[in-house]
Amino acid sequence: MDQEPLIELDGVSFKYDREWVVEDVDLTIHKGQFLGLVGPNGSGKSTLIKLMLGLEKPNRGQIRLFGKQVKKFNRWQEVGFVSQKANSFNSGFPATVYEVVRSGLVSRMNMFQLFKPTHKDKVYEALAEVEMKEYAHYSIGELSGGQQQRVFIARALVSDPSLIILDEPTVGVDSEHVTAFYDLLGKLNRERNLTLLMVSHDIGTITSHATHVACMNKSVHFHGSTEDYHHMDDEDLSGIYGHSVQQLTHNHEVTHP
Ligand SMILES: Nc1ncnc2c1ncn2[C@@H]1O[C@H](COP(=O)(O)OP(=O)(O)OP(=O)(O)O)[C@@H](O)[C@H]1O
Repeated sequence: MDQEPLIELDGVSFKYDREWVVEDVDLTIHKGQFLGLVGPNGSGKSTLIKLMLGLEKPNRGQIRLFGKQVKKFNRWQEVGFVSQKANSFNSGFPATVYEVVRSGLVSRMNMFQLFKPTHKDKVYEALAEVEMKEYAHYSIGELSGGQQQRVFIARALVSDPSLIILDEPTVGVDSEHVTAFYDLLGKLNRERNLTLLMVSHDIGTITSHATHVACMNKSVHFHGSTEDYHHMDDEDLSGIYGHSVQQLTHNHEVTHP
């Protein structure tokens, strides 16, 4: 039986100006899934994430988070977000890794509450989960792109979310650390039953780690298990994307497995 739906989009369409950038999207993500959202440049993936997070409002359709209309949703501590721009601190940035992770607790505390000793344990637990505990007192800017993204995962984990949304988090991460990063996400999904939604250009890697895939080009052209995705041939895939898979991976140096 399907687990509880955490994100539900029904007939969602959106335009910034005159042109639709998201068209009639139906998509449900159930608890425990690791969904890879793939599609060509400009196909509306980041916009779809903004709609899910309530940062843009759909022109048509409904979005529910944890069963609630997104505009009425208030359990934001349940939802972590890691963006592609997170890993852009230079070496002079003054915050330590510990402080960055601790800042993930602020949204669940009231303004006048002080950090408690239990919060310290939570920060170290989150850092241990991403194997970065020994870096707690480093400046965030001293770390590599891949290490910084692990810290941002820890920042998202510290408020015990049920869902983490990641928008191309491996941009700027060395290729040799990308696999380890995906392995970490796979482990969090399996061992913590953490639901993950990740936008990725790296079709080969995402489809070998995620449980489900959604292929988007304004609309969602395929949504199913990664197993079903792997059973498709090149012709099916061209049909899904509306053009060749080579075009999809253009500029991103990835290939279909
Ligand atoms: N703030 C904005 N105002 C106007 N148009 C926008 C805005 N943000 C994005 N767009 C346009 O909306 C379309 C979808 O963009 P979006 O960033 O959602 O796609 P994407 O699939 O995430 O792309 P990429 O893979 O290149 O990051 C594009 O044509 C883009 O130029």
